[in-house]
Amino acid sequence: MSDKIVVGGVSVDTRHWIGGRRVASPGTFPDHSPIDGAVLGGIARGGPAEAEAAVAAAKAAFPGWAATSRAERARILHAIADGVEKRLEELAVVETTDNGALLRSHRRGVMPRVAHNFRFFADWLLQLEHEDFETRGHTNHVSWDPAGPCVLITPWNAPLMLATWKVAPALAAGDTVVLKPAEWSPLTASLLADIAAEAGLPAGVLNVVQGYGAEIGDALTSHPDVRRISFTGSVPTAKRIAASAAAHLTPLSLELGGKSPLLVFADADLDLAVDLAVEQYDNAGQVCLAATRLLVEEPVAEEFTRRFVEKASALKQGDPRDEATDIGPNIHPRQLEKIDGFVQRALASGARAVLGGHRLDGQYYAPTLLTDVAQDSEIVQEEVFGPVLTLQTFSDEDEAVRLANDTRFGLAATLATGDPARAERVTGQLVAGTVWVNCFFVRDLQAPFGGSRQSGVGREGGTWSFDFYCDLKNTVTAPNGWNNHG
Ligand SMILES: NC(=O)C1=CN([C@@H]2O[C@H](COP(=O)(O)OP(=O)(O)OC[C@H]3O[C@@H](n4cnc5c(N)ncnc54)[C@H](O)[C@@H]3O)[C@@H](O)[C@H]2O)C=CC1
Ligand SMILES: O=C(O)/C=C/C=C(\O)C(=O)O
Repeated sequence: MSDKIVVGGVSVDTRHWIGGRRVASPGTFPDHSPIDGAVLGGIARGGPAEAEAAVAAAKAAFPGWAATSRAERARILHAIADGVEKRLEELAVVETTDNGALLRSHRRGVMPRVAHNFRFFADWLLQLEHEDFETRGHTNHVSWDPAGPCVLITPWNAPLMLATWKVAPALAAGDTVVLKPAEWSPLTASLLADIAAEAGLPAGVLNVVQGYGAEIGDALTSHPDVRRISFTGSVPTAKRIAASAAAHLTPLSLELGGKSPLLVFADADLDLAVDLAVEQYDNAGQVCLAATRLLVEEPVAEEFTRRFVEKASALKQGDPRDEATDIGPNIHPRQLEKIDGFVQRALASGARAVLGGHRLDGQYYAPTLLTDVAQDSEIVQEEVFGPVLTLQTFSDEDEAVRLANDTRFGLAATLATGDPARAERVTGQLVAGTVWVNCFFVRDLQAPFGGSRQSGVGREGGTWSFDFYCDLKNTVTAPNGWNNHG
């Protein structure tokens, strides 16, 4: 079988990238396109041996990369960004074919963001410093020392964007990386390995291993030479990873699921509120930050619902390569079954579908809005990760906050209100890593990103990323360089 497949005219290597060379495995796993279910090819099926080889390569490359000057690391990261921009169209086409998200989004938003991830963390590295301060005449100097090999495990909903949002700060920090992309969307990580090598990243600094999480994951996350693990994905997998990392107390950054609320107050601009709500179907609902619980103040609930259904019904669902498409397929038949399971169980227990509520031909799910849902029901409490929203009403601010906070998650929350004082009051009471007021998904890499409760552990972004990927050190120097016990 060939080691390369051609996807949308782009040649992609299906093997691992370890220590600066391509490495095959005895077995492969099939990679399907969600667009039509076609098998794109067989991908190297890594296990403990490949995990061991990749961590060994990352460990061997670490001293050299850690000793590389900040300026040179930043230069190479910018060269990787150049490579991403040069191959932007190829990356967009391959990603859409592999995970089914919209080609127009990949072209205009996602892949430019991939390049930006590298540029941002390269530039942030160059200005990263803490002002020295004095203690009884002694100088305190804080430094961010490279930590070592990092294992980065990433999901399929925004594969290259979420991978590079970890890879870029880890490399900038002077760490070496073993990246394990999701088995449902393995291809762009392989292209990234090519781009990084072409940009001059030394062998072993970035390694990419492919495979099923259950087969290769534990060998990566329990490895004694791994100094950091960053994971984006589901809560059950995060718990397995945390248990495995406990063997060596390896520090973890976890970005997990959500069941975020959109609170619509009666004083809101209702058209804006409807736009924000309909936006939650983006990426066929496969977005961790999605505000999947619409909480609407009673006096405007009926009108909101009418306008929402009208607008959402006009969304065009279909081939994600078509410029006019708004909603593409869901990632995998198993994900589709999971989505439909949630919806059918909700309907069976009394929910009402005012929109959708069923599968469509192929790997598509009708945008769905469920009402008459109980706060403690599965559909309100569990992450569906599909184009499924629920709508509940509230009678006052206290009830809105109570409903908003009443899940085990705390990733994000969105408010629609025309009253700035209310926005401030309510925001102060919400449990969420990010709160958007009269907007959604406005993201700046300078900001801390992550979730509270079971939506995650830790924050990444700006200096928070360097805090995670580095060993922070404070050096205290005596006055005139001599010891002073003072
Ligand atoms: N927060 C987010 O952005 C995401 C949330 N999810 C949630 O998770 C649900 C299930 O999706 P899955 O693909 O099953 O997510 P998952 O959490 O199992 O997969 C994410 C990544 O973890 C890896 N993985 C799986 N088991 C592992 C293990 N034992 N050790 C190390 N790595 C392992 C996978 O190979 C993949 O790369 C979705 O329906 C959604 O609710 C899924 C993807 C992203
Ligand atoms: O913008 C970011 O940095 C993070 C975005 C997260 C997602 O798209 C997701 O996990 O769904």
